[in-house]
Amino acid sequence: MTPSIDNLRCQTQQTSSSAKPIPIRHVTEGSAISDSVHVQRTEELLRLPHGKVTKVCCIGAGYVGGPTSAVMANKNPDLQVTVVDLSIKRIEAWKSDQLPIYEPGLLDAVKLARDGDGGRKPNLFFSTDVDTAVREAELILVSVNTPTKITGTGAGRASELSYFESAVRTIAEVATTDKIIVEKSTVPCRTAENMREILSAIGHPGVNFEILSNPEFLAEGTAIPDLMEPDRILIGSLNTAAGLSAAAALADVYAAWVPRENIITMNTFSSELAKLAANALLAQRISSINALSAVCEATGADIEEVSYAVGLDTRIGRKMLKASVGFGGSCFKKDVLSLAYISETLHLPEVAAYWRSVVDINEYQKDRFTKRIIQCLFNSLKNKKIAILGFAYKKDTGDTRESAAITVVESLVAEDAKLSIYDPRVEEEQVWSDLKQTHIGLPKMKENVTLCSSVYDACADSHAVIILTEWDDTSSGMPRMDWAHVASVMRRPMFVFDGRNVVDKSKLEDLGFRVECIGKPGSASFRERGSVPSGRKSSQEGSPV
Ligand SMILES: NC(=O)c1ccc[n+]([C@@H]2O[C@H](COP(=O)([O-])OP(=O)(O)OC[C@H]3O[C@@H](n4cnc5c(N)ncnc54)[C@H](O)[C@@H]3O)[C@@H](O)[C@H]2O)c1
Ligand SMILES: O=c1ccn([C@@H]2O[C@H](COP(=O)(O)OP(=O)(O)O[C@H]3O[C@H](CO)[C@@H](O)[C@H](O)[C@H]3O)[C@@H](O)[C@H]2O)c(=O)[nH]1
Repeated sequence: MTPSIDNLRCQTQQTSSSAKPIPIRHVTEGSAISDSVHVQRTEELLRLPHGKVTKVCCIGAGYVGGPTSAVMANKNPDLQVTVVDLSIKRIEAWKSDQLPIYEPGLLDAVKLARDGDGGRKPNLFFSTDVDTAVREAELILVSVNTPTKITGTGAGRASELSYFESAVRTIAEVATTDKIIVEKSTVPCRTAENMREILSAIGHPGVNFEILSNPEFLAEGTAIPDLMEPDRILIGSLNTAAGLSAAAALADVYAAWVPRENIITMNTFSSELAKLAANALLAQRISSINALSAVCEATGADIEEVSYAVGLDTRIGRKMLKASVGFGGSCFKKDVLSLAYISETLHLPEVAAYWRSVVDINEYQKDRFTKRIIQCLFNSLKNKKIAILGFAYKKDTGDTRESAAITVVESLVAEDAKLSIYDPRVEEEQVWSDLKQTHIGLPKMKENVTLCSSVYDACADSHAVIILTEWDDTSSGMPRMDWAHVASVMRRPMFVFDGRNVVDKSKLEDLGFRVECIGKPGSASFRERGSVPSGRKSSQEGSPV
């Protein structure tokens, strides 16, 4: 029988000790297999309704686990939240004021809950003792990494679920009381079903586990506002009394700060797939605008104007339509490829090809940008000094995972260019670690790359400046830089390749720069306009522009 919404509300009320039912905006029937398996246990579980959660354990102290737990603890002063990780270094950093990740507003959020304030008791803890935290918690958020597999079946496409499975096995092995396990990590559709099988095979007899899908939608750089005011909280559960009861318990935790109407529930598989779908659609928008940027460059149209015009259509909207050197980050490529791989395994090759093309266009965009640089610099980069401004995959984060900068740097060093990299947030160690993993290898990278602590040092004596991250929060942020000073220290002709469309092109052209932006006509007509200043050859000569 397909349960009606009212039926489900009723079940939720009966089985949850929380007073208020969770509003159910959309509920569909779970898979026949999972429901029938669960139905056999429903009666037993009905006697063990999930009450109010008092202790939460978050496995994985990364970009999701840390900020999510901090906000959850902040907003629920009576809840004890313990974040655990296998990495001692990471946990020690979370206990200090030098947090392991940079995120605006994060330190304040962590400190308030971790250290307490006035009458407020500390309720956020960080530990490497995974077993104890798991054993004590009623609700466990699994926020471990699920990167793309690098070897074996599905390498380069499928999600690597070993960290996730290992966390679930730990829970099964150490739990002696019932647990609600929450998939916070992004996982392929039907992962909950597989984990259920592991739990029932190795869990202690009499211990009940309920698995919920509760994907995270925060974006780095805006994690705190995203968590404070999420567009929606999505909870996937089985359509059983126990499943809905667990969903209600989790919803109660979020309801401390998220309006109930923004907390939606649905079946587990829909929720798992919705996360992949959201990232695929967001990435698809960027690839669409980037594909159009190539058309703009070939025709003289301006991508910013095109983006603005189409974005005014309320059906399209203006967000995620900024043309760039290509999207980066740990999620988009991984999740789109995961969706493509799932489609492939479901014998849907056309669907798989469609989603793969989103990633293909992204690779094409990075390649196109690099080729344009080489071409503009007269097809030879050998020993030319080039400034790279920005190494993070976006502003307001020190994260470099899948950053377009890594690909661009690799291609330029392959041409024997000498690069000076500046990024205000990325640690030096991280840059070398990323460059080490390229085909070029570390020795050659060390020979050709210098890391600079100031934007002006990076630009000194360079033939070209390449903007790869849209930093704008500091006085040295790219749009606010003193470009006249930069002009005074660069070689002639001076090139700026703006991979983020952040500079004022005409202002820079007035200063004598040749500017190449994404999806805009370049300064190719410069010579016709006769405005190339007969500048100096190096920083050592002449007066500032
Ligand atoms: N980064 C984001 O902005 C973002 C946003 C939404 C969703 N996600 C998803 O959330 C998940 C986590 O992403 P992240 O960026 O926080 O990853 P991360 O690599 O920053 O953090 C994961 C942490 O989990 C720890 N870990 C791994 N296995 C463990 C285990 N068995 N026990 C204890 N700790 C373990 C690792 O040591 C690491 O510190 C991924 O599935 C990702 O796709 C990420
Ligand atoms: O119009 C745009 C918007 C973004 N980007 C680039 O796209 C990448 C991703 O940006 P963004 O989505 O802002 O950051 P992420 O932190 O990767 O967040 C995405 O991935 C997360 C992990 O799954 C999801 O939770 C978020 O909802 C989703 O936005 C970055 O390189 C951006 O520079 C563009 O090129 N143009």
